[in-house]
Amino acid sequence: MVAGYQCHGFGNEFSSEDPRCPGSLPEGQVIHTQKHTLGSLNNPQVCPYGLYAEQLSGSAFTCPRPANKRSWLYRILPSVKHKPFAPVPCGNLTENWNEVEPDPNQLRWLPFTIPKSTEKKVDFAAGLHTVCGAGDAKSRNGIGIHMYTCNTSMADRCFNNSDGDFLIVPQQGEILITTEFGKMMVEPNEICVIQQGMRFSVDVFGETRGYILEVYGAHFELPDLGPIGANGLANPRDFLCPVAWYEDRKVATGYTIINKYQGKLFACQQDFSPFNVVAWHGNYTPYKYNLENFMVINCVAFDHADPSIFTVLTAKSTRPGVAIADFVIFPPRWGVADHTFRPPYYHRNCMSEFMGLIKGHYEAKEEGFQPGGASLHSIMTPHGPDGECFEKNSTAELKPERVAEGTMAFMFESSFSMAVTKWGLQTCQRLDKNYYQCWESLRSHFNPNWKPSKQ
Ligand SMILES: O=C(O)Cc1cc(O)ccc1O
Ligand SMILES: [Fe+2]
Repeated sequence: MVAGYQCHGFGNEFSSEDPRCPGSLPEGQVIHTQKHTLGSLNNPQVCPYGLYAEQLSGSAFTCPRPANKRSWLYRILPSVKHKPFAPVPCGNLTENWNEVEPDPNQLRWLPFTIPKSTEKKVDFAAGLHTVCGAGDAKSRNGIGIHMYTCNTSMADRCFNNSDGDFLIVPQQGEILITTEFGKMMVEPNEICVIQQGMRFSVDVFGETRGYILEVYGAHFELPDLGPIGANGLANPRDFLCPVAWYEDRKVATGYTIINKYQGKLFACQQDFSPFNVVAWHGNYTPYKYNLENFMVINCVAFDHADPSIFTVLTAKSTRPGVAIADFVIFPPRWGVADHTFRPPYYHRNCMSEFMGLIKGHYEAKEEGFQPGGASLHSIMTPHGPDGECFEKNSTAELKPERVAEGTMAFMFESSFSMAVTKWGLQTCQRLDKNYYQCWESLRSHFNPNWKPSKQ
């Protein structure tokens, strides 16, 4: 049990009541006008404490049970009570994948700049910047990859994404996320997922930066384990979700709901806090996970295993085995493979690979790839270890050794061919123009007279 988080487990059926209102969940309680106890009544004629019942659906009503997601929220006022939405500027958030010409080069970004609070106050919603993406929120198939850089808490403002799920990877600064389901503190080396339609507001405690993988039209799942067996990788019980927390707060000056809808931002006003859910139950919730809990599987004999062994979460497409996007990490582990070039191999991939670094270094590139920066190796764009890494690891003694100690690199791997935005290629001014040079020192070792060494 982790303090403040009553709910453990991935995708479970949870129930939560704010302790200030015992009995606020109608589930299974005695309805006083009747003699008997009813079962799981979701929508009573009159809810306990005079609350409104509201369902949040995360899947089509008719989805098969394993994919069916919904939660019931018992709230002081329903979400529908608000003034009309109107368009607001999107800043650097976009779903326009045609802003600039395609670029198949290996791309690498220096750490993205965080605005100084002394110069400009920027909150999470205003600090969203789209780097790359593909697909279409309207047809419910695609992804967006965003950076958030901010220095100020959201004040009487919350965000609601109608387009998809946000997998948030804090890199610098913890974030306190208030959601309709309760509060979650998420620190660097933890991740959280705020699913489609869940209202949330972000408090920060200084200069703050992180990465977001947005997926339209699918939810994140734990990957199948196949021959690994029943346990391993990210274990379901290490996923935590918040407990019900409400505020009954009038906001005479207006509370702003920001809605991302079809790739654009809209805002509306209401005169009360949207975090007015006293109790909830269901299997559609926000959740968080500490990457330290990942049970790493790695090669113990020879050769380099594909990075799919490090998949934390996957958002599946309808093609078997093909993800819209996988979230993959490169955690600290033992490297013991014999006769093997241990770092990542040289490769070209039919998937797109966006990488970020939470802390430390990345094993294939000791220099240049920095925490808070990123790289993109697009579909079939060749990449692999830099010259220095190749030389070092071709001659290294193959004793058991700790790999990636104190570091955490990750990859958003997608079957979509992603477009980079104008902000990503130009406006952010963080593109490392010299990236290609890290492979320039690779030289031919070819020896036509080579003979196998005698054993
Ligand atoms: O390109 C990368 O650095 C990511 C990666 C790591 C690895 O161990 C194997 C394949 C791969 O794409
Ligand atoms: Fe790769």
